[in-house]
Amino acid sequence: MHDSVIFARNVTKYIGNCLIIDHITLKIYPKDIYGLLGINGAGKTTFLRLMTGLIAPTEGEILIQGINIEKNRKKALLKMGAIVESPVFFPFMSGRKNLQNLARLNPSMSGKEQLEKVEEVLEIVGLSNRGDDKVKTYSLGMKQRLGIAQALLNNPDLIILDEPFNGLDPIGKKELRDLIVKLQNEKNITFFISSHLLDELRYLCNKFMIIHQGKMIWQGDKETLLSTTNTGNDLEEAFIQLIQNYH
Ligand SMILES: Nc1ncnc2c1ncn2[C@@H]1O[C@H](COP(=O)(O)OP(=O)(O)OP(=O)(O)O)[C@@H](O)[C@H]1O
Repeated sequence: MHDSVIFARNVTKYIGNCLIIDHITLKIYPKDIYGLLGINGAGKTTFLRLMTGLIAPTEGEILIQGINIEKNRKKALLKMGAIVESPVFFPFMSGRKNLQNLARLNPSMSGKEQLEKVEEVLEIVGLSNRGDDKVKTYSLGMKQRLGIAQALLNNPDLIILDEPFNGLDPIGKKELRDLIVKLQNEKNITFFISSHLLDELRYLCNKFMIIHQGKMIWQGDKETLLSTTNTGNDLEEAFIQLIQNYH
């Protein structure tokens, strides 16, 4: 029996001679909205690429719902949706048509089921009424939500998002936050989300890991993060303190 959605054990990644991820161990449990925090260049994207099987660890192992991602990649990724590299949609095609093409790649659904699934995910992400518009007319926030719609096509248990709030205006950020909370509540989806901006994650995540120079320097729940650093309710200050004290 596995109880964690992600179990990364002692994960290390060298690129050439550079140590980019240094022996990180992490467990993420069902329905966590887990925040991965770190300043620019800390190693967030590399860590998420490891978790999604885009690159292989030099050392250590990664289990997704108990399945080793290196040994059984296809099965491990079956119930994972991820936006680590920007989702690629055909800009001159409508959002609906883009999703229909992607849904066709799922052979376990009939043609009718695929079309129904597309309508369901468009509705969930609030794009039903713009579904027939070309993707090139979408705002960045709409493109992000279309990316999440794509991730939802396979009924994932886990969604991994790399800096999903980058470039969004305050309304787009709020819509994305609300969507993530809705998916966690209503579909029991676990999230692993990176950001270098604490403000974006503070009301969203129940747990955090902070990485710095490829090392895990803190992990735990939000309340403990605030109490250990004695910063009142100031998560930003807690984050800065932990990084400064590390040196
Ligand atoms: N393919 C690569 N070859 C060499 N160095 C790399 C490669 N990919 C990443 N790095 C280095 O690894 C470190 C971590 O990069 P990464 O992109 O994972 O950080 P990040 O926390 O996502 O940063 P940002 O917030 O700026 O996106 C950086 O110093 C980067 O230059």
